[in-house]
Amino acid sequence: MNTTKKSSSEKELLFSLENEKPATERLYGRRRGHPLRDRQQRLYDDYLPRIKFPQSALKNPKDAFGQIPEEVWMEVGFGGGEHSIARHRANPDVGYIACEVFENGVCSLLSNLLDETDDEKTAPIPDMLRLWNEDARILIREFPDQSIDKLFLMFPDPWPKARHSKRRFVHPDRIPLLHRILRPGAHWHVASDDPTYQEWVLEVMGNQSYFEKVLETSERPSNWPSTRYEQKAYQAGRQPIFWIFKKV
Ligand SMILES: C[S@@+](CC[C@H](N)C(=O)[O-])C[C@H]1O[C@@H](n2cnc3c(N)ncnc32)[C@H](O)[C@@H]1O
Repeated sequence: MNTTKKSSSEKELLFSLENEKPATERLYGRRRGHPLRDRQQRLYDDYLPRIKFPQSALKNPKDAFGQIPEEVWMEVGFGGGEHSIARHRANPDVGYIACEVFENGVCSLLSNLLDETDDEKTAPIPDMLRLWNEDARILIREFPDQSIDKLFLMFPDPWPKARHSKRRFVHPDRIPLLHRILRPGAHWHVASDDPTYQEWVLEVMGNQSYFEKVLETSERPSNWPSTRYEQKAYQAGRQPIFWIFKKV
């Protein structure tokens, strides 16, 4: 079964953006891991399209939700979705856009929303959570100015080799784009356990004036949900760093 069916307008958007991509905008990570099991496939085919962030809301992300949210928050690369689900459940008035390209990760998050016995075609979808199973940078380029109230980047792929630095999400070219979509004073949460990436974050963020650092700590703030990669870091003996950057 084709798990990446797309409408023709979606293909057009992705294609037109693909052709314009500079090196920092190409997607390098894996989109697929183990073949999807039957339930995962049903979640992907039948539930995902119902909860997917709609292209009709690209110019006003608040339109994506079942109710008009007070704020819109966005997470890039949610992995298994632990952080997205915890944030969404703790903040019922916030519209949460959770982005992840890895199909197995998308299914992990979806499987947390439904009971095994629920029918993927008819089970209700949460009003205030939407998934984007494409490159998050498409949304970042399309969203209007100041339309996002908080951004999360938890344990991004580190791409530790210097020659791969253009693949890193934190990149000098991306900072003005993030600044544009965030509202003034918005917080951007970043965490990384990779020493090269940690140095890189400090270097990139130290050489720009779009954001100011308001937090840097090796202890996860108690109101930040943990993630799978954070746990993997501790098991491997790596010390994460957690930052908040505030849009100036
Ligand atoms: C190292 S994992 C961390 C996952 C999760 N945040 C955690 O802490 O457990 C990084 C994730 O980001 C996803 N990712 C990388 N670039 C992305 C992009 N441009 N848009 C959406 N997801 C992306 C990858 O597929 C991968 O699952």
